[in-house]
Amino acid sequence: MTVRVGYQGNHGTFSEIAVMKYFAGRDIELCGYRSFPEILADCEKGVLDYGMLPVENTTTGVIARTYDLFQSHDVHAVGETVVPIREDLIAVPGTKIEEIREVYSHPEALSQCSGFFEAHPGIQAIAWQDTSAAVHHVAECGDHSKAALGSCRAAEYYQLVSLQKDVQDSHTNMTRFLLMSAIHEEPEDGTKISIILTVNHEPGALYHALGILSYADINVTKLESRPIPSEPFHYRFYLDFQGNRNDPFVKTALLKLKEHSLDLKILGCYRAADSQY
Ligand SMILES: O=C(O)C(=O)C[C@]1(C(=O)O)C=C[C@@H](O)C=C1
Repeated sequence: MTVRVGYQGNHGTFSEIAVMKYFAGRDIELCGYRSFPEILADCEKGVLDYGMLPVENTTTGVIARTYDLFQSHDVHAVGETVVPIREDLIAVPGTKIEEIREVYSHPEALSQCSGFFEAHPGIQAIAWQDTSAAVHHVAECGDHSKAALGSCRAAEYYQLVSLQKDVQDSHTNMTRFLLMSAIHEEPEDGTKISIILTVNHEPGALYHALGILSYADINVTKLESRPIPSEPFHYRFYLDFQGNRNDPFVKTALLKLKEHSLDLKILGCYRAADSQY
């Protein structure tokens, strides 16, 4: 059966590469979107079976826009994939680096390449909808003063050339994506759990919550705090930890966390991705 998977952008975005990596060998319909809320809304309506959303990058950290949406949408984390992000400097054939004045890309991609802009102070970084749309824009302008940062797949699709490969600051630059669905499917052999936790605003509340996980010998792999807009300077916490939801220690720890917290949303239990570069 063909599954419909939503992701940001169009042909050649890193999000599309994430979908193709996760569903390799399966029959899928690729559905490009302009924004993350539209993807999650279509998951909730059943228009999409899944949505693939970036959650963090190894160079620039959390992609907060997505995490915040997981709190307000009725969706579950059902899978994970990690994609090496290799940013090419893409331009019209014949362009020389000295001619470039403007480089277009997604804001995340631009910040992953800050060293390039420091080394080329005469080049302006311009934020664009997504990396592939930036490459498309450069192709449409057909102008040697413009280039884009994006994947080699996007360069090929729009028949442009890569003037420089691996422009990103870190040579182990990777983005982690979560596969979201309105349907709560959970693999028997899940190895990782994502939750959103709100604790009382009192001394030791977070310490106590983390103590519950520590007591159950659970390895926390990520902890992120995000502001609660309706309660200035109060925060909720996003946690990932290793484990399977059917493990009795994990079950007990989750029950205790629920008792101890103001709010606990279990995003899902899924198979952890291989994060080798
Ligand atoms: O513009 C793209 O290519 C995207 O898929 C978006 C996005 C992001 O939102 O972080 C995904 C991965 C890369 O880190 C850069 C950009």
